[in-house]
Amino acid sequence: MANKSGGPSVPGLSETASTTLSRSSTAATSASSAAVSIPAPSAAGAPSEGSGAGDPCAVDLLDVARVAQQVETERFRGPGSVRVVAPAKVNLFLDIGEVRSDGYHEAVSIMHALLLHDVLHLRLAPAREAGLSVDLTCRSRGGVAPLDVAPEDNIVTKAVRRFAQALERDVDETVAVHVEKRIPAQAGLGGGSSDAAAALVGVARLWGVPEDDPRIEEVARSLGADVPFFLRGGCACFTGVGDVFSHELAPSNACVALIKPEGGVSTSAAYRTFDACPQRIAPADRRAALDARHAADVPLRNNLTVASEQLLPVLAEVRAWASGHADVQAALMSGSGSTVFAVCPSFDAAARVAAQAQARGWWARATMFAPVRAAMVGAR
Ligand SMILES: C[C@@](CO)(OP(=O)(O)O)[C@H](O)COP(=O)(O)OP(=O)(O)OC[C@H]1O[C@@H](n2ccc(N)nc2=O)[C@H](O)[C@@H]1O
Ligand SMILES: Nc1ncnc2c1ncn2[C@@H]1O[C@H](COP(=O)(O)OP(=O)(O)O)[C@@H](O)[C@H]1O
Repeated sequence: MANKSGGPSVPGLSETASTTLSRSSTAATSASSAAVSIPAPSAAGAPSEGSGAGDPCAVDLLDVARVAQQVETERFRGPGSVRVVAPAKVNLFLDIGEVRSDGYHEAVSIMHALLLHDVLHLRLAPAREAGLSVDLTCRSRGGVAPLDVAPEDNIVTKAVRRFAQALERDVDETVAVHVEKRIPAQAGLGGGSSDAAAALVGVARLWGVPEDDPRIEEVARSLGADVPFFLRGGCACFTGVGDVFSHELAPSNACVALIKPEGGVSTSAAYRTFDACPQRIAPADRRAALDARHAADVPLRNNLTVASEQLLPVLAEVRAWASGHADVQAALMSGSGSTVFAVCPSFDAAARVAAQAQARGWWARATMFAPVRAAMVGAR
């Protein structure tokens, strides 16, 4: 049952932390963010995400998809290319407050990065026209719906363009970017924000801008409230409108099932709905969240839950299902939804929860909290 701020009534992460952390360490050897509907590997090789057990066509289609994928990333091979990971996040604690004069809301947001991530490939290419061109392609993977956003509107393109402006860069050039999307959009997992941070990290390297150049963070903040978090990653508390770093928390290595029903929640719609009926978080919970110095001590609360569940009622069903699952220690909606994250005692337990959620027709993944950020993974 939900309390007023949408927090779980099952024991919180803090109350189950020692069991969670010790048990999950063995599970960490499993693949990161592994899909859970994976059938046993066939003799021909291990089919991965999305292949159907018992369907003889599935492996062939996967092979075709792999070839297509290599073609897409082939042009990013070589010393002039960079690869950047863009991790997902969940909000362990989200306390939305008053609306400011600019329309944004005050927020205390404690976010934790996850192993689940998008990958950005970037390289410089010859100029196509005067000034900067951004040549962006995007491919969804792992059962994630294709991103319905024009390349010019993609936040990655905006990040590259805005960073060039901030640097007053006046060069005729093309920045080629390919985004492998494994994080669903409008999911409260910060996929777009993380891609934007990763684009800044990648293009800064291509343009020879040092990682600690303050313009990177300034541009990040201008792109969205959540973007600065991904430059830092791990577990961190942000205030302001969720964009001002307050302090770090020691990260958790607990395992998590992510469960998302069909349909997303628009962040701005969630905030508008919240304004019509604001929920408040108990002062004692807010104090405990602000005092926490370890992710495991943060009370799991989110006062956008009621608003998002009004916009997408099936979310309440997902949250109730996850909260009542025997393998789940605590469950909470992340951000403005539409993902519910369920903290589990082991990776196997998270995989079981995710498999059962998939059987209900929901997108689901088993993953882990991780001390990761938007970061280069080296040139190929
Ligand atoms: C709710 C949260 C929780 O982490 O994340 P998501 O669920 O979107 O991942 C964040 O507050 C979302 O941050 P982000 O996704 O970067 O939002 P932005 O692009 O900056 O803003 C989108 C819209 O949300 C509203 N907004 C956002 C942040 C905030 N503190 N107050 C707001 O009112 C504004 O209407 C804004 O136009
Ligand atoms: N690279 C991108 N990845 C995801 N969404 C993007 C991207 N670029 C633009 N968008 C837009 O941003 C919206 C919010 O996406 P996202 O950040 O993934 O969700 P959330 O804010 O719920 O975490 C999407 O619905 C989409 O229209």
